[in-house]
Amino acid sequence: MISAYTGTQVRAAEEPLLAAGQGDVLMRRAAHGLAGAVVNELKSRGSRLNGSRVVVLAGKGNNGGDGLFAGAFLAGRGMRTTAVLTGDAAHPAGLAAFERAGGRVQRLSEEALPGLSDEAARADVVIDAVLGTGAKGGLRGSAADLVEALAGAHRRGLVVACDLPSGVDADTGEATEPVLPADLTVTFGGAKNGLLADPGADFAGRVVVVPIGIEEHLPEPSLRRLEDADLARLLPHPARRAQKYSRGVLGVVAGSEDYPGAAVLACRGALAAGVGMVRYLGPPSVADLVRRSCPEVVCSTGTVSENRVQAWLVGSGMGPHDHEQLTRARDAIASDLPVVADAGALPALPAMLAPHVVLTPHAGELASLFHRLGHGEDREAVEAGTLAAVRQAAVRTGATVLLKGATTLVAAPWGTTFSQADGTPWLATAGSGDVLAGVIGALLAQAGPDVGRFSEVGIKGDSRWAAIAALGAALHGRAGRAASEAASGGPIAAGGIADALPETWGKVSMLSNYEAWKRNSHSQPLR
Ligand SMILES: NC(=O)C1=CN([C@@H]2O[C@H](COP(=O)(O)OP(=O)(O)OC[C@H]3O[C@@H](n4cnc5c(N)ncnc54)[C@H](OP(=O)(O)O)[C@@H]3O)[C@@H](O)[C@H]2O)[C@@H](O)CC1
Ligand SMILES: [K+]
Repeated sequence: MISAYTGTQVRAAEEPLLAAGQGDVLMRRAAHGLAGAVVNELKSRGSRLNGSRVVVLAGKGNNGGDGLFAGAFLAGRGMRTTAVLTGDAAHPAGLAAFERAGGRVQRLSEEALPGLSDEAARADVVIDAVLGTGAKGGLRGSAADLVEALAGAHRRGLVVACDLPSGVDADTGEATEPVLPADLTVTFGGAKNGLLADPGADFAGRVVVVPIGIEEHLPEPSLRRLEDADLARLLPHPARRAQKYSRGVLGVVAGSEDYPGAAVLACRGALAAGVGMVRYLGPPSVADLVRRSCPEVVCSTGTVSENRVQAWLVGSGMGPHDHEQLTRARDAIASDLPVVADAGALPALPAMLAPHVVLTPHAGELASLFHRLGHGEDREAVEAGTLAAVRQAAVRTGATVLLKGATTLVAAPWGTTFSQADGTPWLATAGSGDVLAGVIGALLAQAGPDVGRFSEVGIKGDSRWAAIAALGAALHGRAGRAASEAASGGPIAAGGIADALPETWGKVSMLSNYEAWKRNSHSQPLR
């Protein structure tokens, strides 16, 4: 599990060490980790170190200090280093170390701007160490001009952000442009929220966390990301004597005369995600299509209360005039069973929900939801601050909210939040959300009652609904990526995501089988 923190949490964790006079040690560890990551990245690209050119953009605070110390380490490895000081001052010890190591120092000014931006554009490595967790707002003045010129320039070099790309808010992921997009962000002590939430994540590139000795002082993370080992532990596995009902039945209320395919794709997503059985409820013409496309699905005509299931999926492919389907959706939400409420169900929700109801809006649908709740955020505002928006939506509805995007965020009403970025941009295709709703519905039906499995990885009580939704997003994203990779990186259609899901699931669970085998490998073999 990747844990992320706010800047304030990280600074509080640094406090006891700063009070003990360990500030220099922390900074040198951070700088050493940053320089090491630059060296590793250059080596992995087959670039030589000796003689290659590094430009450190150094702000006046400790972030600039990290950059200057890292520049000193790199100069010691034979690299030609230039520090561009963007403020009226520089970290004194960092600057002294940089100069001792033979680095060249330039001060940024309006006159020097064209020459320095040209030099940075031609450098093999640019280290962005202007602003870190102590920043207020984005880049200003000549530093903003320099970064704007660099961001637009034709560069071939590596851009490495020190702690976080300057201009990205560590706590929220909001970005005040211009921001220099990094290939790699080396972050200290723990990942920052802003690196795992859009739009900050757009600028972060690959994120490497360097431990600096504050880790034992860090509190509960503010944001988490499920990784391979977590997925392997959390995916449900059928018991030896399982039967289809004990494995979980998902009721699907989706599709309409206008969008019958959404019902098919939701059912395909659910079937591919291990559910014991899918029951479909909807208009006869849609039910016909579902039967023909997925003969495994049992189509029912009754009401919600007449169909025994462990979880419901409602809303995919439904419109505001599908009254019968909307009534079923409302009944499902009132049933006290776990529900994933997608697309057409979102405008029909009661004002107050519970955390076992998982809403799956994209940014536009979330903006509409806010409007209905009397909170005027438009789509652009949601996209500019996804983390704040998803948390706000969870607080205001009482539901678990999953905000779909390049980075998918899931928030519980009390703030527990997951961030998953497992997919590919090819996932932005019609029907992809219907498959996702199917996958989450299937997982709710199977894993909902299994409180113990989640608490083993530190996810307590009702926070598991958010974890289940995050698990669904991770599987869906990985299946989409696998489908695209099978097409040599080419495009995918939504059905292809469902087709790739069982193998994706299998590969993830092999990890947990391997862990179990390792635990038991001391036992005597059978003779
Ligand atoms: N604590 C530690 O020991 C460790 C900290 N570490 C590192 O320190 C970083 C945090 O350092 P920090 O607190 O010095 O803040 P930082 O982000 O460098 O910038 C703030 C400076 O810039 C200024 N400023 C603010 N906004 C501005 C703007 N928009 N445009 C221009 N200037 C602006 C502001 O000055 P002011 O305006 O307040 O006079 C202030 O001087 C952290 O990210 C990590 O890299 C690691 O080494 C581990 C050990
Ligand atoms: K930075």
